[in-house]
Amino acid sequence: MERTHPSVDNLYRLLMGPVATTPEKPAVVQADENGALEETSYRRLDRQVEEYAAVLDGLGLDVGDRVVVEADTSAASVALLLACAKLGLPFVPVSPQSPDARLRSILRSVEPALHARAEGLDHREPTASVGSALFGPSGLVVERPPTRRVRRRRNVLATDTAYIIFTSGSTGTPKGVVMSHRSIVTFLRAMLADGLVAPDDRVAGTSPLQFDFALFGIGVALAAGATLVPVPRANLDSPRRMVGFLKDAEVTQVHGVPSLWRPVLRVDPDLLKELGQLRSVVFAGEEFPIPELRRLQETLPGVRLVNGYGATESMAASFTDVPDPLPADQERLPIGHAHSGAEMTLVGRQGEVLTEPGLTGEIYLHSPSLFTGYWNDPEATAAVLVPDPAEPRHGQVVLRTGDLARLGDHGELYFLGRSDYQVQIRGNRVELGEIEAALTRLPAVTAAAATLVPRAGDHVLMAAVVLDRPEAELDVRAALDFCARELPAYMVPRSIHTVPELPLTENGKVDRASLTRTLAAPR
Ligand SMILES: Nc1ncnc2c1ncn2[C@@H]1O[C@H](COS(=O)(=O)NC(=O)C[C@H](N)c2ccccc2)[C@@H](O)[C@H]1O
Repeated sequence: MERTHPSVDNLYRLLMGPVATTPEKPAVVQADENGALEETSYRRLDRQVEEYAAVLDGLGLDVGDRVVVEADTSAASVALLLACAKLGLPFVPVSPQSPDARLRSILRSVEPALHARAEGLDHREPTASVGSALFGPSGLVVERPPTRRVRRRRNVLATDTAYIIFTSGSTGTPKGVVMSHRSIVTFLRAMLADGLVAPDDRVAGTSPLQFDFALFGIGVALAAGATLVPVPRANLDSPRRMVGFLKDAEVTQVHGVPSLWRPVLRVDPDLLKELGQLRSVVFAGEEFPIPELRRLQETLPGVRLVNGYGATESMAASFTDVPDPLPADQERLPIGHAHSGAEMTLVGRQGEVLTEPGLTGEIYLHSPSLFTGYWNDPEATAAVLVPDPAEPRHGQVVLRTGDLARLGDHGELYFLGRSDYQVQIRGNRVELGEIEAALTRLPAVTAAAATLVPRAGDHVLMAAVVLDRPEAELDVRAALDFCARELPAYMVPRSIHTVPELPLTENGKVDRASLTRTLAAPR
């Protein structure tokens, strides 16, 4: 059944490379049902992959047939992803916490051959036409076999699809980001070259499997021959349980969105002093509010804080160390230069490549790790995979990120916000990120979100802030005066509301749509 030749880029081959060199090393350390830590060696993980692959291969699936995997990150789910990769079956990860409507919409869109659920998940109404299976350490059990199909392909090629990740669809219906083996393998090789993860690292992942930040953690940990430590979702809600787990598992690197750290920083930052073995923190997904980042840096002296920037359409673009110490007047975080083998350029409104320090433009990414396209959506694909603005004639496509940045003195970039967060207020271009950055400079404010709330046929600029201690109070008048001094008049919020916490999306980012609805509701 060997379908992947050793010379051909394949995610399975890259991540199971350590089996040949360190088979007994733990690939995954996870909590069992009683909370005790259990190890899965690279050899055992590979055996699980082979076992799952044998069952999948027996179903007569063809290269390119999709498998929806509904699970959190675990040794079993990682093994299933790799079994799919080995057979050229694009995996489509969906979190168990995803609402039924989202699961149904993904099943309707990708028309998978099989929907595999981790054992122990409550059974959701399956879609009749799709094969279904349960999987766990004891094996992959097919409940309803997929419909028979003709096998047209013989080999799995580097250009074949490794996975399809559906974006949260914050701006409309979710789009399926199609990533090839060649793109993800090339990206992970760049991560190895940049030394983000060392073989003796124990890398904690905290994102849901449907978010490519989780795939990133799996990829960099296993490609480096390090150990992946998935943090159980239940442990993320309580600062004490989260820190306790990271300590017990002797984690050296933690991956998570900025909001992961908000509870422990507000409730009991000293808990973090227990993490003596922690070497680095990688955060990604959105801006880390600077006051919180400063608190994290002070609480974890000597720990490397890395700002991971980028989009699922290339997995990521840059990894930049947070300046240590963060200068007092630091207003925006650097996203630096692209990782090795890629390059970010800044493009102006007339499509010209910007080179003058201080200018603002849209980030375009030149990279061999770009996605193949959006699933079944050639128009949306053509809008973001565009001819290189520097020289359209050679036909190379680059990723138009939709992100705005400012060019620093040495070509490094400073993230400013999404171009679709750029709103027009009384004819003026407004960066919501700029308003939020100003609000977080207010004493006692630890995080902020600004949004345009529809009101009486117009829009009103409003803001919500989270304070650094539950019992703190905000002097709204003083806050508005501060904004009037710091920002142009049209960027001063009409009102500022203190909220106990900012609403989050399934992937842990600030849910601006939900916040807008809350602020629009009559007080
Ligand atoms: N460090 C940031 N500062 C500020 N805005 C950001 C940042 N990282 C993303 N973003 C924003 O999020 C958008 C991409 O969203 S996404 O497609 O869901 N992907 C992600 O959020 C995570 C990303 N694939 C990733 C995975 C693994 C490592 C690093 C990065 C970017 O275009 C940015 O607008």
